[in-house]
Amino acid sequence: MTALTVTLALVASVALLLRWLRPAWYWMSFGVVIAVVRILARYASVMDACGLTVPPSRWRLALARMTGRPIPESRAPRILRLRPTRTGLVLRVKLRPGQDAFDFSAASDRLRHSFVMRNVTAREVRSGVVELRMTGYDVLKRVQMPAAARGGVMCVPVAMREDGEVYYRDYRQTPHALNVGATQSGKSVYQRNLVAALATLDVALVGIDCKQGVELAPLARRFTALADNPDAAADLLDALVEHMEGVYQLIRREQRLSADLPDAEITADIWDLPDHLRPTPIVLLVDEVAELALFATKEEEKRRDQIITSLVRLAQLGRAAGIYLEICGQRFGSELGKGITMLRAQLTGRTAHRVNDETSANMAFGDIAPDAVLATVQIRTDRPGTAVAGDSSGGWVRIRTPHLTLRRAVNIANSHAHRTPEIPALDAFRPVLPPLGKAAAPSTVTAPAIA
Ligand SMILES: Nc1ncnc2c1ncn2[C@@H]1O[C@H](COP(=O)(O)OP(=O)(O)OP(=O)(O)O)[C@@H](O)[C@H]1O
Repeated sequence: MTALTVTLALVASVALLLRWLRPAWYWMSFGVVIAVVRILARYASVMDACGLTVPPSRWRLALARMTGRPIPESRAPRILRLRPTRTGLVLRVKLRPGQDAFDFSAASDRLRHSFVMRNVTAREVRSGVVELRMTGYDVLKRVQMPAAARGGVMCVPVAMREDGEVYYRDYRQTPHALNVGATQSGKSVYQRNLVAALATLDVALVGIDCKQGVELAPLARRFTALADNPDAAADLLDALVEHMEGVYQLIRREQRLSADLPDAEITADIWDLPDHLRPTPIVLLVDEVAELALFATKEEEKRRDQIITSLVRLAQLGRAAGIYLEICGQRFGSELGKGITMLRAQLTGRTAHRVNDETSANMAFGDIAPDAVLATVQIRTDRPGTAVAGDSSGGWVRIRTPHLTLRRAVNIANSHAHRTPEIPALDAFRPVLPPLGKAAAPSTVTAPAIA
């Protein structure tokens, strides 16, 4: 008896310690079992308390009266599946007549604390079936991406969503994006995660980093072109626009060839071109965009207009030519001058890290997802890397990137340096690379000399 008590006390202490220090391990070992038992035991009463039951139908009532049986109780939606995941549980239920997915979304907060889960989100997966995704612990506290997180063609995993899913940046679905946030909010780490993920794909990375290249230059071995000051940026953008026009001519030529063949597909963008003709897709990363929009002299104003015009053209026409924009800055509003709101309208992917005021949050979401504005101003200062991500569909989600150090990002970029494609139109902007040193680095990876 004493041995059993000691064992139970030991197990309970281990569980408590794990819960405190390693919530993910706690969830996988103890939490998932406790949560499944709790949900199954409380299901009917919680659904009733949350107003998610329906009264018995008339014929069941009539049958009960006729046979003298007790009046049937209200019925909860039928459980179709309860599946444990790495971070929580997925509960699928079949709706009763008269219910809809919105009832469950509206009750998600009540469900969260009734089932003692960290977060609950609801969505309709098919007509009459709702999926409740629940997380068992705060998955954004210490972000660990699942090893199995794999993207696809121009689709890369960058962060963890608050519902425990991986957040992907899908360039073919949302070609251009804006990433805003106050200083020290985690924008550069977000961009670093993007570069590290994109480095593994057959894609050309082009960077504009007017902070003298401090963010992107260390990753230069994986960059096809880099500009670290506004003059170089203006020329690089001109060259990109010229490259884009060349790709359009190629698409046009292919269209003419296929137009006379009745069964041939008509090429609409680079993804319709045959593999051997398809130009390498390009992701243009712009760090601290305000540096490109500021001017003090007439000459600088001319350069600024030239830069913004090129960015607007790339944002308007780049998608079909396989050119995708990723623009990052502390603020991105009309105070940056003419053309900015026009450019912003083309950047339909939005990510907002912590901001200092509601106006900045409005710059990210005011025009596409007003609900996300409040979520953005509520981001805590002690959680750098947390952001709200949304798109033009009006949906949004809280995300947090893994804390990828510059050292690790450089190692990843270097180990994929052989994938860096050459694009003739951008030859003049190829980064000048220092010779590889014998700096301390993992055996398979060579570190650049960071000046
Ligand atoms: N996902 C994360 N997890 C933990 N710490 C993070 C995360 N993202 C950023 N940080 C930390 O927050 C700090 C600021 O990050 P970062 O440099 O990315 O911010 P920033 O918005 O680019 O700032 P600035 O505009 O001043 O360059 C850094 O110390 C970084 O290590």
